[in-house]
Amino acid sequence: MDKSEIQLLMVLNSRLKEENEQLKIRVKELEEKLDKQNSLLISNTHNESNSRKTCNTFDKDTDSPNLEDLTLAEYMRYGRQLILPGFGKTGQLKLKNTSMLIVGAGGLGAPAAIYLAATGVGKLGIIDHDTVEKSNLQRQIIHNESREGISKAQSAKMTIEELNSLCKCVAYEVLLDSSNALEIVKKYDIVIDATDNVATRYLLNDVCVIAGKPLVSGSALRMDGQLTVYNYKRGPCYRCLFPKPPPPESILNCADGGVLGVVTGIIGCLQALQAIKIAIENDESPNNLLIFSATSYPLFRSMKLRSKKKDCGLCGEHPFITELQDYVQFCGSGALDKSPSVKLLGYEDRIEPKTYRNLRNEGTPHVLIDVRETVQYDICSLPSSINIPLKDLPSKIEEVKKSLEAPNTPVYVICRLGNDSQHAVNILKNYLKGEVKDIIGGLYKWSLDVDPDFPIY
Ligand SMILES: Nc1ncnc2c1ncn2[C@@H]1O[C@H](COP(=O)(O)OP(=O)(O)OP(=O)(O)O)[C@@H](O)[C@H]1O
Ligand SMILES: [Zn+2]
Repeated sequence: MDKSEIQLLMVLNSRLKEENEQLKIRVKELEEKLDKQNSLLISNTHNESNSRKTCNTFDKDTDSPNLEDLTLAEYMRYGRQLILPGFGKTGQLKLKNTSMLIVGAGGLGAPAAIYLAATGVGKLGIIDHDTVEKSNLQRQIIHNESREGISKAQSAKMTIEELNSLCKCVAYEVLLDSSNALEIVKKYDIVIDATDNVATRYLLNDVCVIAGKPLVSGSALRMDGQLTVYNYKRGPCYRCLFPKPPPPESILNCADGGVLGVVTGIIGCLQALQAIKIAIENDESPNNLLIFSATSYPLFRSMKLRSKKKDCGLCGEHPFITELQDYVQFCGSGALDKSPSVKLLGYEDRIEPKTYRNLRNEGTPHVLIDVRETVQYDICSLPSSINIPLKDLPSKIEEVKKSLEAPNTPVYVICRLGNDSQHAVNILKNYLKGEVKDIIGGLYKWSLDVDPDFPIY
């Protein structure tokens, strides 16, 4: 080989290298293009199906482009969990083929929905009849300030679509009740109870047993929470454990008892985790009740649940509950009875906030007792009121008597919404000589009717 031949070979070699580089770039471009087309195809199918008015079943043949394998976009997106032993590609594919129904887009449903969408559940249904309020934002992190007043189900769907367009989301802006529950629930593989009332709890339990779906149930109040799965792995249903609902007046909700956002976040995330484990069939744990308390140690405790009750009317050997019932009647209150107003007193024992304001302005001698818990009294209170929480009142009658100028000095009683104050009037009437009246609608109505600057919480 002479010198000129060697030079020619070198030139050819460097050209080949160049061409090789260009081809690599071209291949990369084509791969990226393919990737984009893939995700476009998915989000188009997704948008089309969502724009239909009626709800869709998760039609495994038509709604999703490829449920047998993962796309390049999915490998990239879910890489961090794909490499987990016990999850892997098989787990991801199972999730992609699973549909889950979240009932309630509130404190529990919000975190559950966010994580389930992010993790790649194929289809998420979200039910909520309510709209977003400012007081929800402290814990319902799927919503935001700009969504105030809009449907919670729609707001949740908007967040999910922004987070993961590969997850198909169906929003149901309805109150789930006996008339629609079975039709909706049977379209999903796993149901998540993220609601806040007993009537819906029984409804979901019954519909899940009838439709044969596992029910991942959560609850949170104040600093505590619980997690259980019903109708799963031959375990009990809710009725096996609680055949009868508690009396409505014994139930405390978040609006009255309060709740810390992180606590609902913890329980909602645990619900999401449990639903994932069911979906990927990687759940060796026995049927347990998990109890969380932010104020005790250890934070978590677990109790093994009893097994299915043979004589359970719903899931036992000879069931007699074979269809959905009227749950509002069964429980004595429904999903819409948030803080039902009690009416214990006649009008003669009550006073309107405006009339009471006039009496204050005129300087009429009287005593105002605020029967809220002290933690609430410390948030805001009316000047010159005295705080005696309702539960302490029977033991503090002497204190009340001492605060009166004369034995027949009138006493007015106030609380947050005008319920506890009526109970208090009934107690005080037995001991006092003068008139004892309840301020109708409590501090809430005071703020609406008398002083718009008085805080509502
Ligand atoms: N039967 C039902 N159908 C549809 N949505 C329901 C049903 N029951 C409860 N929900 C929804 O479940 C969610 C529960 O959320 P959460 O417990 O955080 O209470 P909230 O009603 O949003 O707030 P708050 O009690 O502070 O007013 C609510 O958004 C409520 O509208
Ligand atoms: Zn049962």
